[in-house]
Amino acid sequence: MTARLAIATHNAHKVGEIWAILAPEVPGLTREDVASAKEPGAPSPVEDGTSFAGNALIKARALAASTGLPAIADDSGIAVDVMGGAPGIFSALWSGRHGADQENLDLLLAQMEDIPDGHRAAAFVCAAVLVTPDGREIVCEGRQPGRLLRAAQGEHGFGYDPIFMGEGQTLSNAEARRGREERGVASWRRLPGARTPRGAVARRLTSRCSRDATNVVQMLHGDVDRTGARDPRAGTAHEPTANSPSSTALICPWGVARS
Ligand SMILES: O=c1nc[nH]c2c1ncn2[C@H]1C[C@H](O)[C@@H](COP(=O)(O)OP(=O)(O)OP(=O)(O)O)O1
Repeated sequence: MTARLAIATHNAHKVGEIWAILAPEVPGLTREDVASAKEPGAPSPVEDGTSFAGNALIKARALAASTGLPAIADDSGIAVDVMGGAPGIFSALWSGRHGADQENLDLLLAQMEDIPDGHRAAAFVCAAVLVTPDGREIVCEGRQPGRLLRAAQGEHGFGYDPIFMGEGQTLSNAEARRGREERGVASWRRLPGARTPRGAVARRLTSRCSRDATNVVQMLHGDVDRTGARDPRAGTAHEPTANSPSSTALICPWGVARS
């Protein structure tokens, strides 16, 4: 295997999004450098954690162990206040069939049918982790607050995007994705106050997470350096700032709020 980084997901949408955000962050990293859990022989561990972070760690640990590569994983879903945070970690199989986006969304809308608009608060929640083969583990979590719509709006995106509207937004996440896809992820990320395609989920990272993340970025840049495409940030203490590409953006690429 020639890959240098593994993305521990079977979800093609996630692979595409994570790749699109990683690429500009790690100059010289090509698609061939990145393995995913879809490759033959990759483990499919039972996701029996009780939290988003727990499940993300299960996925990343398994792939880091089997490939010997740093592995990034995400676990995500929608949490509805009036339902006590459900579907939560069960978002992908809410209707009983894993990954059946339309059935999952239809069931949730039906369950919430009688709930008035003022009580439809929900959040899109995401945990992202990076696990290195030598045992370093970085976890970050975040949420995009918003509300559940009454019917699907928009064709873009996947999962629960058509029935979720972020706070302060006038478009569902599926509608909002349209413009992002047309403009391209990289340019979209540079807009002032822009939110990333995963819906701006991660807001807080601990100081330890930021510190460790820097090391991991340097490690990846160090690998890239061997190909002659060294990034000028490599090898220096690189503190993330609100306006610069940050190490935390690499580790939690779809969710660092840049306000
Ligand atoms: O940006 C998103 N916008 C809307 N919905 C989303 C998004 N990202 C994930 N989702 C939904 C799809 C699925 O119902 C659940 C994730 O479930 P989750 O278990 O984390 O992932 P998964 O089973 O699809 O793939 P895998 O475990 O291989 O990473 O949340």
